[in-house]
Amino acid sequence: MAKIKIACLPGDGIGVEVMASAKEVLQTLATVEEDLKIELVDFNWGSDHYIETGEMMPEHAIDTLKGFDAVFLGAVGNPALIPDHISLWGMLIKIRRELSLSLNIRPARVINGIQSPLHSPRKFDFIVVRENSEGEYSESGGVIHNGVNEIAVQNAIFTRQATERAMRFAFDLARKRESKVTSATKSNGIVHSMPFWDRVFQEVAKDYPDVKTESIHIDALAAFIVTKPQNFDVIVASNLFGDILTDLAGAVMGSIGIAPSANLNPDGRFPSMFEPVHGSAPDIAGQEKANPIGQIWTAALMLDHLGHLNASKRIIEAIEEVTKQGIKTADVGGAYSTREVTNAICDYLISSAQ
Ligand SMILES: NC(=O)c1ccc[n+]([C@@H]2O[C@H](COP(=O)([O-])OP(=O)(O)OC[C@H]3O[C@@H](n4cnc5c(N)ncnc54)[C@H](O)[C@@H]3O)[C@@H](O)[C@H]2O)c1
Ligand SMILES: O=C(O)C[C@@H](O)C(=O)O
Ligand SMILES: [K+]
Ligand SMILES: [Mn+2]
Repeated sequence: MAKIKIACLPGDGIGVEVMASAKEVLQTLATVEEDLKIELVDFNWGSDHYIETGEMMPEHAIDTLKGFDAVFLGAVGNPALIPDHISLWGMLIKIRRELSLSLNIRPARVINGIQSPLHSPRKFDFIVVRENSEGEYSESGGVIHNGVNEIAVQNAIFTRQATERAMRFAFDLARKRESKVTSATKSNGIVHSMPFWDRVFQEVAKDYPDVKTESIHIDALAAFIVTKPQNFDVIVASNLFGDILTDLAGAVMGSIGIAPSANLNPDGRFPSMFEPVHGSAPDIAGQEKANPIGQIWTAALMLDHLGHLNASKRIIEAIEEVTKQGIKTADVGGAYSTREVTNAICDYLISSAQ
């Protein structure tokens, strides 16, 4: 197979640390997987770049990224110095929008060796399909007047195109899995967009009579993720609902530090972007405490997307082997550093190949 070219954007905080880990894993894997050839190119964009230049990324950043097979991102945000909406909209969300990454795919399942905080979890394995281009995340609105008269307006945008696209993706995915799609709604409280969401869901479902469906209000769904995560297969959600559900799903797995995600460009016109669910975690940055598994599992999603299924499986196997051995960071009950977990995963990739 041809060499794959990956743009690496470590970003801020622990993004830099877990990116270093995942790059090592990818480079190690390339030494043991014969047909895996990877070129990793770093771009040090993010909050430091903003402080120097007033921009999160240089002017031609998006054009530069278009020349790669995939974008691999750590995390963005330095809230002590830059308001979060500036850093996120200047980089993460800008990339999502300008590369038309309209689907965000976020799996959650039991990982061998990682204890869920649930008391006696049944084996669960579900995927959240998060609409990634519109919904509650919208630039439509504004703030007017001052003082007691101040008004903030934030419009949610739901287009038929993007809503249907997320739902069809969810149904197609469910057909390859357990054939069930759950729609995250809130049509009891949100009177325009969510009844529309429900209507589109019912229409799309007609094209998939073999797939079981259910609609659950987001508040109840959040509770069910805790009480019976094993009931779910594919969950389709709007941008904000999907965002919240996937931190919850990460927590139910054991830590948001292990949750991966794939931001997909559905028509393949632009590269897709891969980043863990978690953020830059300023509370633990620079302390060797970050769990690198979210970023490393994300690398596996990226390889899978690029057609390297075997290499992808090897990463997952290495993660589960190392966690089973108890080599884990503190967030999942271990006493090991970012570096030690990374080394153990790389060592396993080498020794299992011999
Ligand atoms: N995709 C992204 O780039 C992204 C995602 C979420 C938040 N953010 C940004 O990150 C910054 C911090 O946000 P936040 O605190 O709300 O969320 P966060 O995900 O960074 O951290 C939440 C909590 O989880 C812990 N945590 C996160 N990742 C971990 C890991 N790999 N290992 C161990 N513990 C981990 C943190 O220490 C923290 O206690 C903000 O600037 C925010 O906007 C960026
Ligand atoms: O989409 C966001 O709000 C940023 C971050 O929280 C994420 O989940 O990627
Ligand atoms: K992230
Ligand atoms: Mn989030």
